Amino acid sequence: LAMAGMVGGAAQAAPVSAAGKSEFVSVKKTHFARKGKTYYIAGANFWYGGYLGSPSGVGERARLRKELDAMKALGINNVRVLAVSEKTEMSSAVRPATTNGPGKYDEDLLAGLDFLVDELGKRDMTVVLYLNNFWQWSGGMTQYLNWFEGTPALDPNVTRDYDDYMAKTARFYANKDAQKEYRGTIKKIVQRVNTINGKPYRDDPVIMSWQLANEPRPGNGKAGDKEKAIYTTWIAETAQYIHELDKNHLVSSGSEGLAGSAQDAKLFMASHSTKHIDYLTYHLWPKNWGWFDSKKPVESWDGAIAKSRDYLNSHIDIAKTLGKPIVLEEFGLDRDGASFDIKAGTSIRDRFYGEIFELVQRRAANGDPIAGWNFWAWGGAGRAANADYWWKQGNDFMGDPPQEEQGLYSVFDSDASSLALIKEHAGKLRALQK
Ligand SMILES: O=C1NC[C@H](CO)[C@@H](O)[C@@H]1O
Repeated sequence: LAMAGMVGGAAQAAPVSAAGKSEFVSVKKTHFARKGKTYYIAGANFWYGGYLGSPSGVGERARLRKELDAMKALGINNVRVLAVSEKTEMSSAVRPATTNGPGKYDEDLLAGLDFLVDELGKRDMTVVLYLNNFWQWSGGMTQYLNWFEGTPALDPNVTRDYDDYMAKTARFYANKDAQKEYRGTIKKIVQRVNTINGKPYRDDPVIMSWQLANEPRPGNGKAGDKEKAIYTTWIAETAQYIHELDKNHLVSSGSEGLAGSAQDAKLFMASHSTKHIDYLTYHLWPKNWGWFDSKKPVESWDGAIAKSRDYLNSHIDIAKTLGKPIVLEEFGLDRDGASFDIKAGTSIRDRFYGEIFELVQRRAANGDPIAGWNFWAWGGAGRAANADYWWKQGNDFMGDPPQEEQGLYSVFDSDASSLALIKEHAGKLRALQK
């Protein structure tokens, strides 16, 4: 049996297709393989997919099915989803949370994840599940420190001091109590049995990869050797722990690349050369990183796209050096005029998406280790509810988590030109699968 694995003595037979090729996404040198073919990711970020699947409360199962059908129709084959959130007092975090306190889980929200995974299986789609967050919008590492250090969970949207936030949040990696709780949660999710279809997650090829966290960083831009060493050890040991629990699935870090590695290429390479990390990830945020000024698009476009191309290409070259696939699993740009209004145009964003898609397609067609993309993020039928565009509990979920204006980076079901572009390029990537 392909991919047979032993966990706790019981043989875990990996499901195989009639052709005897593993259903699980695997890594073959610098490419993904699935069902006997190379596999490219034409994906969407859909952080709230599990929330929509919940049987009660925030759940909207009819909407979830509609969103997945819409994505499938565009040729989207993968979604990247938040699997775990922590209840927190930080104002710009999602409510409710899958974890209400150490070891206290919201079974309804976790059943939402079950429903999402089952619905994805019906559509032959795969999912990357991230198990923590460096940022505040789902509680994340800062909330663990509030639980186990007793330090206040300070929302950087309130303090406006992201440098201080990042330096403090990185204390998570070396906090033994926080790590014990985090590993307990990892075990709870990885060894979960789907309450909708009875399948153990470990044996479900719908799951493509477990991801340590969303955008884990070693600290802020001034992180020193000690922080970098702690971060590197944390990635390797946590990834190894997940592989010990689950012999079938890939493990990735959720890193942004150099932007999430204190701009230190050596750190990005050293922290991802461990055999326990199966593929590399990176993210591209020209506006967030100050490369693009959406209020001065003409003046800032050339510089932004040049830096973006360099960022895209240099990380593919790092992947070549490390001999692993790499996925551009987040990228985005705001609407024309830096508007959050769904009626605002998306001409600049469409041009940016087109540049990304074409560069990735070119390098992938050339056999380089770029394995696809996930745009940030699927807004679908979600609509902003408030004049100030900020999210309040009970409002629609959409691509923008609660720490950002609702409409900032979301691709809505009414953004016809963006959806057409996504469909065109998803098809081109799919054509490479042989
Ligand atoms: O993971 C992330 N990366 C960038 C997104 C847009 O700013 C942000 O919402 C999210 O925290």
